[in-house]
Amino acid sequence: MTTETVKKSVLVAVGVVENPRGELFICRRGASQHQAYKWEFPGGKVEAGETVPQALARELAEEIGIEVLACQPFMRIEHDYGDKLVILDIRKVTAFNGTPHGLEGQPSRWVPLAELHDYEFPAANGPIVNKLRADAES
Ligand SMILES: Nc1nc2c([nH]c(=O)n2[C@@H]2O[C@H](COP(=O)(O)OP(=O)(O)OP(=O)(O)O)[C@@H](O)[C@H]2O)c(=O)[nH]1
Ligand SMILES: [Mg+2]
Repeated sequence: MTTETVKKSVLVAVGVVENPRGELFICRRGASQHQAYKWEFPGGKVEAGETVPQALARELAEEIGIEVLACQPFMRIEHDYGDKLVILDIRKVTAFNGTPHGLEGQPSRWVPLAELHDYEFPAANGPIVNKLRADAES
């Protein structure tokens, strides 16, 4: 018999939304949420029967009021928070309708790429910020 337990993993659809000035839209997580008060890219858990793009479109409509018209895979990150194993499937939103704003009362803002490091993100997000910067330099 094994005493090992299999930790439940959560698949999360995350959207990188950029404006024509090259700024990125970020939100601050609420007091009652996992990783409370950290800044994040909007998104949420993929529900049963949903594809990642479907979940992304639903979450971005619910959280920031935009209609995602097109997205492309950006990167996938697995991160173990100890209490929770998350798999972030990050997509770049390449076309959308509407003006992003925090629909759930969460603080939100457009931030230039060079200023992203001034914001505290969940530990899983390090590689996202690094890749965005690397892509911008290449
Ligand atoms: N949306 C989002 N979630 C992230 C990011 N980075 C990161 O580690 N996560 C983690 O992904 C998990 C799920 O995201 P979520 O809490 O937004 O899920 P949700 O919108 O369905 O929320 P809910 O549980 O409040 O209904 C959380 O444990 C969160 O800490 C990020 O940049 N954006
Ligand atoms: Mg969410």
